[in-house]
Amino acid sequence: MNALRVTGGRVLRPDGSVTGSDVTIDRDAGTILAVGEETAGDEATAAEAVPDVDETLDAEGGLVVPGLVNAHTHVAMTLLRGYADDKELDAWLREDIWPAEAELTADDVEAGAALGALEMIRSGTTAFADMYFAMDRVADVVDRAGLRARLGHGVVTVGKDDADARADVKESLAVARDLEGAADGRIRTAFMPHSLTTVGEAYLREGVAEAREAGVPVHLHANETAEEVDPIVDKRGERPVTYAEDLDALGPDDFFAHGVHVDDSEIERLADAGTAVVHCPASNMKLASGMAPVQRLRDAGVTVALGTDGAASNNDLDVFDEMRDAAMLGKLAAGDAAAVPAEAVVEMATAAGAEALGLPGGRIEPGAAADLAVVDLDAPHLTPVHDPVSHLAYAARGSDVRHTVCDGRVLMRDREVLTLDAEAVRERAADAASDLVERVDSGV
Ligand SMILES: N[C@@H](CCSC[C@H]1O[C@@H](n2cnc3c(=O)[nH]cnc32)[C@H](O)[C@@H]1O)C(=O)O
Ligand SMILES: [Zn+2]
Repeated sequence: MNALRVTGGRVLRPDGSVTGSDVTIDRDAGTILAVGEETAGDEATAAEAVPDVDETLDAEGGLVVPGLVNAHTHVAMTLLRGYADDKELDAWLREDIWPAEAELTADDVEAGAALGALEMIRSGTTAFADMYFAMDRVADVVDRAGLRARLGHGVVTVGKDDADARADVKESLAVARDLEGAADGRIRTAFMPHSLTTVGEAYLREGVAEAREAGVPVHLHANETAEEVDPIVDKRGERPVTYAEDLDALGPDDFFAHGVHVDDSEIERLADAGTAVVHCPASNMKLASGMAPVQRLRDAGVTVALGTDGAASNNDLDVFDEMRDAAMLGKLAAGDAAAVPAEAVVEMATAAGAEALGLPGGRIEPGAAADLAVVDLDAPHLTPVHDPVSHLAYAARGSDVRHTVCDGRVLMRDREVLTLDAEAVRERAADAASDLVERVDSGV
């Protein structure tokens, strides 16, 4: 037995309570053995299971929380952070982002993904879903960084001829098959058509059918803007969620990003199907896409997770910001200060995120995956501590994270990331971004 113990902290339990307990981890299995005296097995097994601790993490004055889950991002877009701001989705994609992405190389994607991984580890995120291209490079980064992820190649067919469109669908399915189970099982995959309007119907139908055959879920952007919903309603006489259902893309393992413009019947369909929605409040505000009905979705029984979306529409990958934004915007959208309370956003960022992605983690309890973060609570902006859950939702930031653990491995200890060379990663990404902008500018 190779054990790690997180000592002296307070622990956020799955029921929302906070107890002063040590957390003991089986590093070989990557699971939590015990929380205080509580174990998954019987007493005897517990006593045998926990005797020698090989490594400790000091959590004194801290709160041990499940590793946060960023359930929708385009991680390599860190290279485009601050590249184009203050525009609505369609213009932003077509005028700025897609032309820049046309110049992105696989090396760039790797550099941007490493920067994103560094940022996520530093802010306590242990799992994420990524839709992008050059996904083998993103997978390499996930493997090295020690994170967990659900990865997919994003398909766009608008503006492409049939051969290119088919090749893009094929690529997404190939990535889903090839990367499934990579990084010692920490990588899972999905078929990821970009959206219901940027991928043609025939390609969607074929791709989803093959994804079903391969047993991988579907992830796409849905109901993000009114401009995206209207043409679907005009052309098909049905709303996007119904269209998705018709495409067989509304399954219990599937998860949709955004869900801003959903009506009551769509909310009901999502709930009945068990399809999760990834709420991306910062991106929705920044691109002025609208306000997702988060409280209504949750009341209907829809699993709602949180995502940052790409760093070009956020502009960071800090899930703490997303918790706060989700609570604030959820209240504003509902016209009710009691809507989307602190416990709800903490659950969305942890257990609901893991559930939406179909990945382990999201709960600190014996038997669960050892994915956790230790948040320092002794900073001035976190004093006094009347309620740690309130602080997580409203006052803490990613930079308050002191240690990050994923799959039983310490990824960050005392704010030092152990799996990546922070300075090298940062420099390489900055260089890649400036070279990229030069290529884009000289092409115009
Ligand atoms: N294979 C595709 C790549 C699609 S990846 C997923 C895409 O989603 C884009 N994206 C980023 N943020 C958003 C958003 O908020 N809504 C919709 N698309 C986004 C991102 O720029 C990227 O082009 C191609 O060849 O173009
Ligand atoms: Zn997105």
